[in-house]
Amino acid sequence: MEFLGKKRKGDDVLQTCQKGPNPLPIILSHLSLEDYSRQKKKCKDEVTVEKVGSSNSLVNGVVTAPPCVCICSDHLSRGLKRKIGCIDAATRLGRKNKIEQEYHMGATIGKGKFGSVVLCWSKASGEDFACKTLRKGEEIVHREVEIMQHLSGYPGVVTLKAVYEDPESFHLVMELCSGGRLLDQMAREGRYSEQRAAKLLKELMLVIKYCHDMGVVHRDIKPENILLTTSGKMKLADFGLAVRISNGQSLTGVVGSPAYVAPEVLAGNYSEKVDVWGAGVLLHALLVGELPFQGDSLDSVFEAVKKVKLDFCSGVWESVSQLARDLIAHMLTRDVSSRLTADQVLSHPWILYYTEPTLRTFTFKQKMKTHVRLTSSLVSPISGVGSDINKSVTNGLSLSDDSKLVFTSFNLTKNTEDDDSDLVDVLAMAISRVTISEHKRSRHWQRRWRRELLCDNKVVTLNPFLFPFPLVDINGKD
Ligand SMILES: Nc1ncnc2c1ncn2[C@@H]1O[C@H](COP(=O)(O)OP(=O)(O)OP(=O)(O)O)[C@@H](O)[C@H]1O
Repeated sequence: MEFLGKKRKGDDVLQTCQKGPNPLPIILSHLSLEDYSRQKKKCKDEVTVEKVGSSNSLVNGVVTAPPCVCICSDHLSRGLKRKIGCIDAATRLGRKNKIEQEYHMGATIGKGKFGSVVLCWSKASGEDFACKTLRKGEEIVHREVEIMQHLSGYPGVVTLKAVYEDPESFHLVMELCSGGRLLDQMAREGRYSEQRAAKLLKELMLVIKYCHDMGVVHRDIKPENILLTTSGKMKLADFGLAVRISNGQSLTGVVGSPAYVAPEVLAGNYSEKVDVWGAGVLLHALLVGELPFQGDSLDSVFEAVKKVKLDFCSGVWESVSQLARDLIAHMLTRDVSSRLTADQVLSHPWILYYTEPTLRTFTFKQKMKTHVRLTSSLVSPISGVGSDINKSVTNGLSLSDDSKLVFTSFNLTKNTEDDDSDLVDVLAMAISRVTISEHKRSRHWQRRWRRELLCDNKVVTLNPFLFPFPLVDINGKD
């Protein structure tokens, strides 16, 4: 297993992680689709695929995705040539001096395409940082620096502390993410519980939404590029393939990492929704421990990305809630117009259920244990997720005359003692069905009204600031 501080480049092959209690077959590292072309120096506006020698491509005898691919073309980069001069005052300060004057440089903690990442610490404060040195020369390097500076400051993005420049290189002093890569954590720990996966996905989608709001598409969402702090917070890193996008603009450069690349990227015309696809691939890996699109060659992975119909009905998916399956299905739909936006993912009932503190304080579960048994018919094929769940929810939860959310009755067949997945479906869908107009809701926020839901005859007070999805006006007044 690879951890922070160990070299990983050159391991751009498919591997199966078999350590830990829950072996997690997953690609440990991929060459980005641009890697090969960088090696070749010239980018051409056509797809080029090159296979790495098979003996180097297999680890532990299992192949889960293509070893290497090169696709390169990024017309946009031409228009995005931004020099280091645009770095703002805060990060430009350090450029007056040499980095060595202000930082002690330590051991190498990672290798990237254009340089290495080393541990460093401030001579003034003693604080630890990571310093990424990018060799000058390629436009993409300038763009990475510029985009990092543009996004830095948001909690989910690795903070750029300072940028130094010498004739050969840029030195990016960044906050140190001592928790290593998410990929390594996944490999160590195996499948994630739904709650853990939802929390992580929410963090990720908040960052992705932030990037999109800032006019940036990351284009390389994958667990290798998600770093963790010591406290376990995630930080999106590696903006080497990120690009600026304006409203309604289409991107055409075919870049990304094979197992995570969206089908429309391969078709050469796409938008920021490719990041939602990448996050959907990650969510799939978190919940079931394997990547959705696999193959023993690059071509077969691309074929899978373009054509494989995901089956959420059987096997390991039976232990996953319908809502989680529904969310993944809507993140991994090839119909880009019906693929959820980052914002929509964040307001999906599955995310809300697991990540809204107020909901978690509900006494729902205890009450449900004594009063509710869900029918096994709730666990139905994904194709029926909407109708089946809605029907069950309608049977079990409803708005009473005075608009309170009330539990009525359920069929009593299944105990949910150890497995929340059915309960999640029912509660989350019920909550998502309670609606209130945007206008009314905003007035509610302003007045800081407290809301109440009646749950199995128990009134639960909700803090509206912790409960951002539609609430019913239970008092029947504005
Ligand atoms: N801020 C940081 N804190 C701690 N470790 C880091 C930090 N930034 C990068 N690293 C480590 O260095 C490795 C390489 O980082 P870098 O961003 O250059 O990788 P990369 O860009 O993903 O490589 P490539 O561009 O070739 O895919 C990361 O995988 C990570 O282990």
